[in-house]
Amino acid sequence: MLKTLMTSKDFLALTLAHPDGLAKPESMVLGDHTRVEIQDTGILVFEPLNPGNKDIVLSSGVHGNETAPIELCNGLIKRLLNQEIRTSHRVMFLFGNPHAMFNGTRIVDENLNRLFSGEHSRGEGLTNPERHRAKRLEQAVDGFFSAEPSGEPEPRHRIHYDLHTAIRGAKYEKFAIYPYRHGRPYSAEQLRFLDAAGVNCVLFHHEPTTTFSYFSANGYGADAFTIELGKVFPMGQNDMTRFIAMDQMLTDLITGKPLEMPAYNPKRLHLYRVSRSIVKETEDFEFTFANDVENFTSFSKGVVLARDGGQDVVVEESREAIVFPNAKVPIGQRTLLCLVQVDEPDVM
Ligand SMILES: O=C(O)CCC(=O)N[C@@H](CCC(=O)O)C(=O)O
Ligand SMILES: [Zn+2]
Repeated sequence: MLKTLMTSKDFLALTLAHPDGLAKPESMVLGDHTRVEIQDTGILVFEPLNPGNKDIVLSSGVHGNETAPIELCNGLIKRLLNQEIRTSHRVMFLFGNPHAMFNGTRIVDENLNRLFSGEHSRGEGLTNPERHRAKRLEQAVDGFFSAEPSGEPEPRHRIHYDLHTAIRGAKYEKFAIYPYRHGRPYSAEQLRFLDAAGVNCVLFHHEPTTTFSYFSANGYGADAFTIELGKVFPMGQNDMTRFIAMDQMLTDLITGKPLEMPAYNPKRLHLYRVSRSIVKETEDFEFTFANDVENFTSFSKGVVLARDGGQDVVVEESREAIVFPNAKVPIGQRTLLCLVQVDEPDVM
């Protein structure tokens, strides 16, 4: 497997050729400086023989049709394998849902990004590719973050950027979701990193979720985010020039180059707190606004956003913005997030 990878330098092609999983992990040392290990299908770790203090997870393809982040990560992997760049820190690349990536679909049976923090094993007897994969990804992240590498002493800095693209267009092309912090302040340094990477809009989650980024943030104290890099396009149809800043920041982060970031200035950013998560209650759920209404469009108090059976979903604050409306989710799942703009978040 590794031999094929070292010839092609194409981890995406290798993953799509073996979406079912690998019999056993394989590893080798690259150029006398970096251990490379394929742990399973879509799970690849680069570990310098003398690693720096950061443990970095870069995941993409948790939704199989969100192709731009997959292409971005595959490009970084190619440059590492070619030794065009050399990582200073431990980095784990994850292609989240190889079966859905192969099919070019968001999911196979179930939304993988609702199955973390053990959700994959709730519900008796339920099994499908996503439940299996969520468990495998949790094991991989647990092993990666729990390792005690030689080299830099503690404390280690754990980072997880879970890269996505959104179904519809948005007022702000790139935005991040900051998982619920249980009252802890937000990291100004991370907001600066995101800003420098072209992500100038951040949503602060109001409650625990079963997403991948919350799993790493809550379980491992990682600086973890779901990052939306634009709108979904089929593989090969992404304008990769739109990701130059993100590519540069990720390259600088893993190679240990000093990060060029603007000073912390919340006025430069579009910041929102999640005011409500609307859960679909009936099969008759429908939005009142059109499919081309962009994420972050805001509505005034009293406007009916959706109808769910006999119940109206009405704007409760003086203004609420909407993000991720999706009427096609199963009953019991989030169908919309409502947002309220904030000026000065509590940062450290
Ligand atoms: O555009 C959409 O409707 C969905 C885009 C997407 O996959 N978003 C993530 C956000 C996860 C989070 O809340 O942290 C998702 O829905 O899983
Ligand atoms: Zn997604």
